[in-house]
Amino acid sequence: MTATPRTALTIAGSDSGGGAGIQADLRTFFACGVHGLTALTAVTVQNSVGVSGFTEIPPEVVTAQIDAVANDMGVDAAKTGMLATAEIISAVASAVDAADIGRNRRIPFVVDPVAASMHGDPLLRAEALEAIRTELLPKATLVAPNLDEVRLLTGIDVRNAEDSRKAAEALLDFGPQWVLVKGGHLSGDSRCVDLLFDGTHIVTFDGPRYDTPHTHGGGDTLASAITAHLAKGLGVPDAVAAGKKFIERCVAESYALGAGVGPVSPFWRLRPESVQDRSQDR
Ligand SMILES: Nc1ncnc2c1ncn2[C@@H]1O[C@H](COP(=O)(O)OP(=O)(O)O)[C@@H](O)[C@H]1O
Ligand SMILES: Cc1ncc(COP(=O)(O)O)c(N)n1
Repeated sequence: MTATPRTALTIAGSDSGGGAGIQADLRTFFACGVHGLTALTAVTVQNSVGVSGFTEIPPEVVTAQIDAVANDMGVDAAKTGMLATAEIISAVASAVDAADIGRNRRIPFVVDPVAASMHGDPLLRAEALEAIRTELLPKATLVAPNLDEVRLLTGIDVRNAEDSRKAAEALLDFGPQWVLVKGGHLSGDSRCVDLLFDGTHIVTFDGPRYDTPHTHGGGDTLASAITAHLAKGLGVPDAVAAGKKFIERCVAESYALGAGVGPVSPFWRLRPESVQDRSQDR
């Protein structure tokens, strides 16, 4: 009999351009060797230049998706991405409790507090931010905001490593077990430094900054790679280390697609000859 892989659940939105959201999560889970389960929260109309709109999935359907896979297949780790509305956030908070997902529970839970796309288009209704703070962050094993999300959640404008540490402390006050402050948006820095903190242990993940505009889906890919490694039984610092290694290769090999921002690539895990270069087509 073939081995059954561990499972990871993503609770997130669809990106029609395939670069971010549930599409990025599923291919990252696959590349990291876990079976991906999905609870879709919203359908975005999106391409490389922006998000022109989205439709939410009814909250009870989000709950039903989580219940269905948790009860039958079992979840070894879970993550959230785009949640769109306060009603969906409340539904997710109850459903993860029921499935024994969350900090101080059996199954690790990564919260990526997605608020906007990298083009600046909103993916979360403004009034839903408070629901992320009060209903989701207390349940998170790990919350992994980028610097824009840090500013929205805490009001802190991170400009250097000292600010990152202060922001991590402020985020811990909302109740997550660990905070990962991602440094990708500190564009003046020649390194890409992410800071992990649980109130006692600080770990910095210092990597090269690749000179590319094509980083669409980077945050989703990092959070999914971390979730996959948590599903495989790693502790949070080791899972983040594995996730950071994974995303570095994905950014290093990101590609242009469409007129705007191209996606980070997990194709580096495939043999080069299995991917044909589309730019040679015309
Ligand atoms: N140009 C880059 N080169 C290397 N790593 C990057 C680059 N941009 C972002 N990263 C890494 O990708 C991950 C996502 O970062 P970030 O851009 O901060 O979040 P988001 O994609 O959610 O906006 C982080 O681990 C960050 O260090
Ligand atoms: C459905 C969905 N989820 C998440 C993102 C964030 O990704 P990015 O910051 O790379 O635009 C997105 N654009 N779309």
